[in-house]
Amino acid sequence: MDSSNDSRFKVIKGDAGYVLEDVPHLSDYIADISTYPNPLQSHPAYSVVKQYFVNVDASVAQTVVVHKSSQRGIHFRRAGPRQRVYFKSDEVRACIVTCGGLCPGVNTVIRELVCGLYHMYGVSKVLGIEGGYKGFYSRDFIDLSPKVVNNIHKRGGTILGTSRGGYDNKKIVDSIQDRGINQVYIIGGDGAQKGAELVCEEVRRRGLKVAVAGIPKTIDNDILVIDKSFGFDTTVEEAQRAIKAAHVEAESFCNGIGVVKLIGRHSGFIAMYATLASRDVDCCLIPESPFFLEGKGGLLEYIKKRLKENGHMVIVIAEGAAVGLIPQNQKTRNQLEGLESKEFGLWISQRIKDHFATEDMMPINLKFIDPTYMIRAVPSNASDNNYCTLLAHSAIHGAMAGYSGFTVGPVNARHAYIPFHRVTAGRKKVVVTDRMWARLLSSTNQPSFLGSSRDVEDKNEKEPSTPSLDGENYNKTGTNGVAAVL
Ligand SMILES: Nc1ncnc2c1ncn2[C@@H]1O[C@H](COP(=O)(O)OP(=O)(O)O)[C@@H](O)[C@H]1O
Ligand SMILES: O=P(O)(O)OC[C@H]1O[C@](O)(COP(=O)(O)O)[C@@H](O)[C@@H]1O
Ligand SMILES: [Mg+2]
Repeated sequence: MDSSNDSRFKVIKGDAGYVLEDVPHLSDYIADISTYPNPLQSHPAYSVVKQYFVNVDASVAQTVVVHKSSQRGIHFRRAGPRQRVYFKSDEVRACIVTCGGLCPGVNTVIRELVCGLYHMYGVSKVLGIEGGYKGFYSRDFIDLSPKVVNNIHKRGGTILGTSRGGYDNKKIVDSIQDRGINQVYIIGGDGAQKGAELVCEEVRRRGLKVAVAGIPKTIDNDILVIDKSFGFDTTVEEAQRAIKAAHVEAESFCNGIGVVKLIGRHSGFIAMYATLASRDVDCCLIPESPFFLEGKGGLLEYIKKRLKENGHMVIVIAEGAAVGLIPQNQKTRNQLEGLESKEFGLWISQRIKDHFATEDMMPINLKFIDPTYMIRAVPSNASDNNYCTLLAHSAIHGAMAGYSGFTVGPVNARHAYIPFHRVTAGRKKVVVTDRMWARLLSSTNQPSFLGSSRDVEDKNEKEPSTPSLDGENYNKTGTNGVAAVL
């Protein structure tokens, strides 16, 4: 990494291999910028908390599993309130935009940003951008106050609306500049965070005093570096309802098969965690884990065996699981060509039906359930609500402290300010040579399909980054996702 010329890379090195991957700050390009005492010092609630302020030098280690001779490694600046802030409360004009797909908890983050700015820092000018990035230049902004957002966490979706596509950097920054906005909060996934980085660069090029903060959002939990994305717990919980329904249906009919398609175009975290939590699932297919249908050791053989043993079964299929399917004949190859990932669950269900009707000559009762949009539309649960509060507060503290160009999120359970480029460098993937996937295999009793873990490693080594959620074996460097099963 070259830190010399590129303003995005602020790398500070210390003793024993300590590396701080810092985030940009307004003072990097605005000379003699004024600072003020943090109003939280006299806040009736926060001022009673001892050591409420975060030491400016505090950082969070990316790797917490270390050995005697380990170097200290990569760190990120710890999130939280600073003694000095770079904005006076009445000077702040903040705005919030939501981008990308829906996810439980987006409204909660909006609420907590508005209320946090108001109640912690006395900021009353908060504007909502409607319909995603393009709302910056195609729509009027709306006023957001604690009263307006008071109940929105009880609703799914986003009160601001969202969109995929539609991004014009110049028009966005023109709009920010024309309206005198000086804090921008961007709630969105990898696409939105890439856009946020470009907004930040343009703001800096124009020398504007504007803090840009990203709040990472993806229902799939595939954002790099952070422990977990908000809404993931709610999603896994909600997915249980579909799995339960599939199980009830399957159990009630002779040779019943319940197939549940779960969200996850590129990563199988939702499918894996929902499967593990439910304990009713006999097979879970995800994009990261190769599998095949026909012949010895294939899915069809496993289904037959399971039906003979148990009379019914439940299969969970992540939306993107098609990339894991190794076609064994030209017919399958042809059928897969041009098939949208969204259609794969239905395709494989039909394939199973055809197989048992024409080849194994065994009557089956297959029910296909796709709860995607029902899951995405629910409000966040209690634990996600609390998580959303922490994310929003961390983002507010960072912007007030003058940091600009960061994504916020927990790294080993401590909230940190992470440079945009670190979270947009790739996608987090399930590591199928990790203990969590081994737990899944053991819980479902499904075949590992390729038999030897060596084959799986060979396939996975081609992936750019595959850290898992499993704390014991969590490689978040994004350089090599293959972690050994210890
Ligand atoms: N590389 C990029 N640079 C700038 N903007 C982007 C980039 N990728 C996506 N965006 C914008 O970010 C917004 C959300 O992107 P999308 O990929 O749909 O969702 P998500 O943010 O959840 O990944 C869209 O307005 C899109 O135009
Ligand atoms: O139907 P849409 O809006 O394209 O969204 C579907 C996709 O969005 C996702 O939920 C992920 O979107 P985000 O990363 O924006 O949350 C995928 O898993 C899913 O395939
Ligand atoms: Mg995306």
